Amino acid sequence: MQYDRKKKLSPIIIALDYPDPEQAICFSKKISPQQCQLKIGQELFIKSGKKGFKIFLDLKFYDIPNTVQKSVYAVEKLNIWMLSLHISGGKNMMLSARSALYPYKKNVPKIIGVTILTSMEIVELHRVGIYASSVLDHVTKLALLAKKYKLDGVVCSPWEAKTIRRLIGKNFIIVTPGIRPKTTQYHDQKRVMTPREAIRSGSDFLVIGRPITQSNTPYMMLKKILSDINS
Ligand SMILES: O=C(O)c1cc(=O)[nH]c(=O)n1[C@@H]1O[C@H](COP(=O)(O)O)[C@@H](O)[C@H]1O
Repeated sequence: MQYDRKKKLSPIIIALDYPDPEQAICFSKKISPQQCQLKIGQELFIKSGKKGFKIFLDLKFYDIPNTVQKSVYAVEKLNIWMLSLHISGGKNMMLSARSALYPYKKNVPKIIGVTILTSMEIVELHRVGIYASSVLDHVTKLALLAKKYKLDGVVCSPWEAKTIRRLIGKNFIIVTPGIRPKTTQYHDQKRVMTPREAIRSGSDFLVIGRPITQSNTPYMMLKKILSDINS
């Protein structure tokens, strides 16, 4: 783990992918900001920050530079910790997102670029017209662009974390979904690793949704994951 050692943030980001805000609020009341950060996606855009959690607002911006700039400027006011956009939106979109934060000096949200979704494999990339030689190759290219155009880090699968860390170094946040503890289902995820392996591969933060939120004992599952990582 490279990011924010001093602040001692938990490496876990729980994806609060509940359709019902009440369920999300109920769940968040039983866990603590010392255990994890929370990711709020398109399904559930609520302000859980009030309870003291750092919020990763995962709206994956992908639009023309002017629109993304205005969106980033608007969400900055929500006091979030991290936000996401698609690196494939291009150079000017990434620079515009960064420029929206120039007026702010303190507690500026981290801008994280999505590379290739963890649900995709090489055949799917080819199907959508991206003829890369491998997923790793394409993810790496996107990560280098993210660094060049002033993003704070990337979302990628844990399979690519080691290579990105080696190429880009410590000062770059690597967030990895596609996390599956042993014996849990993969669902729609393809490029997966266990929490322990993902941390050892260089991930700073693991985004974990269903293995925790759909477990019969979500709080026990979160505790077990944290203890496996730290053992
Ligand atoms: O940007 C993301 O957070 C994301 C990127 C990606 O490549 N893969 C991915 O699964 N995610 C998100 O990470 C979470 C993973 O959830 P689970 O598969 O339930 O653990 C979901 O909220 C996804 O939207």
